[in-house]
Amino acid sequence: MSVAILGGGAFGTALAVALSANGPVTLWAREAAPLIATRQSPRLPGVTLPETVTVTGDLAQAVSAETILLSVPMQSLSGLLAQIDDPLTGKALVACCKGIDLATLEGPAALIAHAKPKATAAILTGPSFATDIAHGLPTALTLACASEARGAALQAQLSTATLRLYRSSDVTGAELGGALKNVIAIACGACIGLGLGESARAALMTRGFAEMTRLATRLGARAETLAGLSGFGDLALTCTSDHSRNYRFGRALARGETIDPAVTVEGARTAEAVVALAERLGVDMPIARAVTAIAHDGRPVPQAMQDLLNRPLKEE
Ligand SMILES: NC(=O)C1=CN([C@@H]2O[C@H](COP(=O)(O)OP(=O)(O)OC[C@H]3O[C@@H](n4cnc5c(N)ncnc54)[C@H](O)[C@@H]3O)[C@@H](O)[C@H]2O)C=CC1
Ligand SMILES: O=C(CO)COP(=O)(O)O
Repeated sequence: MSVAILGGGAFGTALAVALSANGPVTLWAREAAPLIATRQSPRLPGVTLPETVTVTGDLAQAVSAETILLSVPMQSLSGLLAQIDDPLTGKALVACCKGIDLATLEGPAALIAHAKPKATAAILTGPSFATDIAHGLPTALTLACASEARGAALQAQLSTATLRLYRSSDVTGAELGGALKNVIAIACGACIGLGLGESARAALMTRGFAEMTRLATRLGARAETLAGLSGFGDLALTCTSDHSRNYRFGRALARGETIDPAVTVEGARTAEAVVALAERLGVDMPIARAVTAIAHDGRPVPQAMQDLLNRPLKEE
């Protein structure tokens, strides 16, 4: 089965390198010319694409593959799907983006189902920095697909000697775990940036996990999915690592540092979407509210952290 990856940023490039171990891979990028010329993405410096990766700027050619990985930022996913004229009948569309679409408050699987109803949607998510995958370091991810048979086929196709995929049929749980952990990672970065300490960060991670589980299960996810790679696993990685852009964003906000708007920070928009979704569903998401306040409403970080501490005492 042929594989194409749409999106020539850090993650698309890393996946192309890793999956080329299994056979030829097509990598489509919006700005393909420099990638074709240098075989390197500026988003993933120092990683050169192997010869078995064909880089193209021709979207129609790329989507002729049977399995198509979607590796663009979440807020670009619906636009990218709209650009593809082909109904992609029978193909597997594997979303690798982590977030919630702000316009529709939907995750990637629903966007795919609306745009390409004759395709099968799947999610590839879990704790993994692009640089680790590209350098062949061991990584374990969740491959979620509502169809057990299709999920098993994708699991086999997309696993490599160093990229170990676990299968799940809980698409909602897998995609929400990946989306929501980015919001909590911003809060953890802010906590460390303010100098509040590692104990406070552990508290934020734990209460953040409760918040993630509350919203996800309300939307039909299984709690055990949130406890797996796509939820707890990715939360642990992203909330504690300087490699995380979401964590660094929160830390920079707290320190009053300049923010580079070109860097992909999925949790910022996702926090807004989460707050809107939580209000609609009547689910309490105080950490997501705090992140929206500091990222979009100009609330000073110390006050937003104080708001969290000032909430009424409650049972765990
Ligand atoms: N970088 C990482 O370590 C990981 C990233 N992810 C997820 O992968 C997704 C993509 O992230 P990265 O590759 O890291 O971001 P990135 O910022 O490195 O690259 C994003 C790429 O998407 C392209 N792009 C943006 N809008 C587009 C559009 N409308 N059409 C075509 N191309 C478009 C940009 O030109 C850029 O090349 C995100 O949802 C992220 O959460 C998931 C796991 C790990
Ligand atoms: O999703 C990731 C790790 O699993 C990457 O995190 P950042 O987007 O915060 O860099």
